[in-house]
Amino acid sequence: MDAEGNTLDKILVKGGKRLKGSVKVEGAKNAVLPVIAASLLAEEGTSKIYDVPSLADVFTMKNVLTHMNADVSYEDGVFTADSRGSLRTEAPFEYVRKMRASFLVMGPLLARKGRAHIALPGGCAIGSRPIDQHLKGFEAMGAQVEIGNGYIEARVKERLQGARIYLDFPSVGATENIMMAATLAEGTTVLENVAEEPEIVDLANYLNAMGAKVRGAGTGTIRIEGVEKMHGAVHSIIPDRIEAGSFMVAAAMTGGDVFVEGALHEHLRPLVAKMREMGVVIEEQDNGMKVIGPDILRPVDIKTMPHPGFPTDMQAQFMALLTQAKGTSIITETVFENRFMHVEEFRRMNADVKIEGRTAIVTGPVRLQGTEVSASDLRAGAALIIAGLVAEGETTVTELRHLDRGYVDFHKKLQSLGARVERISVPDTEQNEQSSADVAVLRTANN
Ligand SMILES: CC(=O)N[C@H]1[C@@H](OP(=O)(O)OP(=O)(O)OC[C@H]2O[C@@H](n3ccc(=O)[nH]c3=O)[C@H](O)[C@@H]2O)O[C@H](CO)[C@@H](O)[C@@H]1O
Ligand SMILES: C=C(OP(=O)(O)O)C(=O)O
Repeated sequence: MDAEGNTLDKILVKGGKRLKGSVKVEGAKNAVLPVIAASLLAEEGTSKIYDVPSLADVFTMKNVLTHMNADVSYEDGVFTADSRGSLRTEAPFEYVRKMRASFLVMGPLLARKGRAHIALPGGCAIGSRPIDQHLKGFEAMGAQVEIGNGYIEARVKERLQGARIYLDFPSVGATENIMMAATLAEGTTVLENVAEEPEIVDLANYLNAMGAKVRGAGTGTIRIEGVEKMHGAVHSIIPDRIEAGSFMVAAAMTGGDVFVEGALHEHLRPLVAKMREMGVVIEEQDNGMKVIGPDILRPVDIKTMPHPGFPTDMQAQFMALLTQAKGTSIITETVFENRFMHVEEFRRMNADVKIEGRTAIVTGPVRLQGTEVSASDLRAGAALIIAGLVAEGETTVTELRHLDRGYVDFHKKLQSLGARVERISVPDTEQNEQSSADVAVLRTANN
């Protein structure tokens, strides 16, 4: 892997094994990233965050905080952050480009330092992903926001002011960023039409442990009474519902019998409901769910929606499952404008999927065929590996830098369930040679 997280590694999957056994999920990527950003709000004490997964995104967030002069460390799943020193207020493009969640430092910096200079996040493989709702919130709280030369400069004269803010769409990132900014604002902020994802609740719990006064997280309205100061706190991250869901789909897909430890029913209701409609047996147990795949899967329609609707981050993996259902299923993607990049790759594996605007029509069951496929984004990577579990022959999945952002040892966990999956690691020296060769080819082509 190079400094950018790029890797020439590949995952090879030989299909045909039923998954069996037990697998444990990590702390949630989408909870830990805002929590680490929030640690910048502490003027006193240190924070100790447990159950932090060893993901590329966590290392990127760690680098962002180090760049800001926070004293951070990460070892054995525990992230420690000391933000008492004088903080820098800039986040350059090199971080934001790698991971959009770097933009979540804007709220804490504005609240604590009255200034933030952050690179504009670009679009990505799943859509254009604007940040207008974040900025609308900061402006309503009295910040002056200017955009120029690819950066956002936000300043507030003295202190942010509590405000009533209605989001046009329940954006997860905007809810988190504005909620963090409001913790140190003067007066009360009422945030309406906010995201209700479990990760929002986790962030609010951490903020409250730091001395904030946040009420209503997990509902459509959040009230934040501003406080003068916040301090470090101890917090454990919730289990990753998307990683859990990915293993649940893999189990169902292979007709397997798998206990997914850390799969919480209250976080996974839409997925569980849809899998049960398909005929999958799901038993709730203490601290996890057991998933038993049936011989015949029934087709279902899904529509991705903000929580508690069906999560867009499970759409690609669920599409893999639907290729094995008997009949026609319809997937409507309402959250992101361009989240069907995996479809072409599924088709290369012989899947029968047609796209009509924001809808994908999946007809099954088909015998998937192994071939070389490339992951366009994080969940596409997981979905293609899962598809490989039932494909005839060998599937090779490339562009693993996306997968590494969100899954810890995905191939090893699948191996432990009996799957024939291996990761071919390309040594760093060869990666460098390969990149130099690519540059040489490019230069020749350009000359
Ligand atoms: C790190 C993290 O937690 N990532 C998750 C988070 O991303 P993220 O926080 O970026 O997602 P949002 O909920 O903000 O985005 C949802 C939709 O709202 C739009 N939008 C968002 C903000 C804004 O200011 N204006 C605007 O139009 C986006 O373009 C998108 O179409 O929630 C998504 C939706 O559940 C998940 O897929 C991501 O895995
Ligand atoms: C889209 C995702 O993440 P991010 O917002 O970090 O790109 C995801 O986790 O599927």
